[in-house]
Amino acid sequence: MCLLHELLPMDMTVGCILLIVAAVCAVVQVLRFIFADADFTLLWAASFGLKPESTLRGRVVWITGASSGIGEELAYQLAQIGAQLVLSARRENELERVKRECLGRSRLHEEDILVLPLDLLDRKSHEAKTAAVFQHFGKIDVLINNGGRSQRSLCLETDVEVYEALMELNFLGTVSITKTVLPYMVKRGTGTVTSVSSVVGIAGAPLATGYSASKHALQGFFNSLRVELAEYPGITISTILPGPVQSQIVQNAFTESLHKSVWQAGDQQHKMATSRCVRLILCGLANRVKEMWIGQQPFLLFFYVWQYTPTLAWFMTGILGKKRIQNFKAGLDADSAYFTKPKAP
Ligand SMILES: NC(=O)c1ccc[n+]([C@@H]2O[C@H](COP(=O)([O-])OP(=O)(O)OC[C@H]3O[C@@H](n4cnc5c(N)ncnc54)[C@H](O)[C@@H]3O)[C@@H](O)[C@H]2O)c1
Repeated sequence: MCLLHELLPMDMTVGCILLIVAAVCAVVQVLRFIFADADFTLLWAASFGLKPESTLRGRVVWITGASSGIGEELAYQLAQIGAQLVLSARRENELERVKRECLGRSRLHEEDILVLPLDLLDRKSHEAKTAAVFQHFGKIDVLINNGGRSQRSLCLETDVEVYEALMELNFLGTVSITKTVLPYMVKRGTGTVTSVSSVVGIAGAPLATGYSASKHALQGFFNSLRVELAEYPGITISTILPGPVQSQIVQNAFTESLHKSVWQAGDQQHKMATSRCVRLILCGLANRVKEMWIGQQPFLLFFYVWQYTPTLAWFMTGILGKKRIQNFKAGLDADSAYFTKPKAP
């Protein structure tokens, strides 16, 4: 009896310690997820889901915008996994460079990678380009609509032709390629069309009124298409919403007039590593995740705020947006200058 009395508090102490450890572990996990660099579903897929190495090996993947940035890195990681590739962008020499690098980093053979120069703006050519892929590989398993351009200009100073060009490229170019590939996928009853949208496809950003609008258009198009294709369970329509990622996007951005380029891109080091972004994309593809939010903190957290507490988001946008415009007008890098003090050019 005496022994029992002594044991009982002991049991309770052990129980309490175990409970505290479990609670701390749970809090750590929750914080890990909150401060992680992707939405919960994608993180779950990346941690516990199917691996891209098992689901994408041997698949035919067509990447647009494969000559730099996210598209180029997609090519490298997919080559290492063993996917067969179609590399498209406008500059053939750049695509050949990416192909050589893919071959050097993987066990793929020359015929496993098709270099297919393509201008997203030349919509009349898209049928023939799609036919060329079928002629080479006989099928397309995954289409990655990645090609696109951003914008760095204030609406009041921007020619309407720039808005037209952004919609032609980011929206209509993507819709056009998708429409040429989709009938084949529907006929086969299987396939994936994934499109690199952006977090500004659901939120807004100063200096990117046209870019944001073109990505909003993509979101609307693909979210509606997904439902239209519900009777084809083998077809996956997914959108990828990255925050800032290291690439050539700022150098290549539209400005206030069509023929003027961005004069200074600024340091991109504060942005998410391209390799991490692409790994998450591939995990999402492997697990058929329909919408992938990818971004470093505090960007991702800001977009959660945008989604769930718009009033607070508008308050924050007022502060951050003003800073972005001030930086831009002062000739500083608009992005990095949120959190750092960039040197004046
Ligand atoms: N990097 C980021 O911070 C970021 C964030 C969100 C979304 N995105 C999106 O990711 C995608 C890839 O951009 P990135 O960041 O790698 O930039 P990037 O400029 O490095 O790459 C863009 C690619 O698109 C191609 N492209 C441009 N115009 C084209 C045309 N007319 N026809 C065919 N190809 C064309 C380019 O040649 C290049 O290969 C884009 O859709 C972009 O909007 C990028």
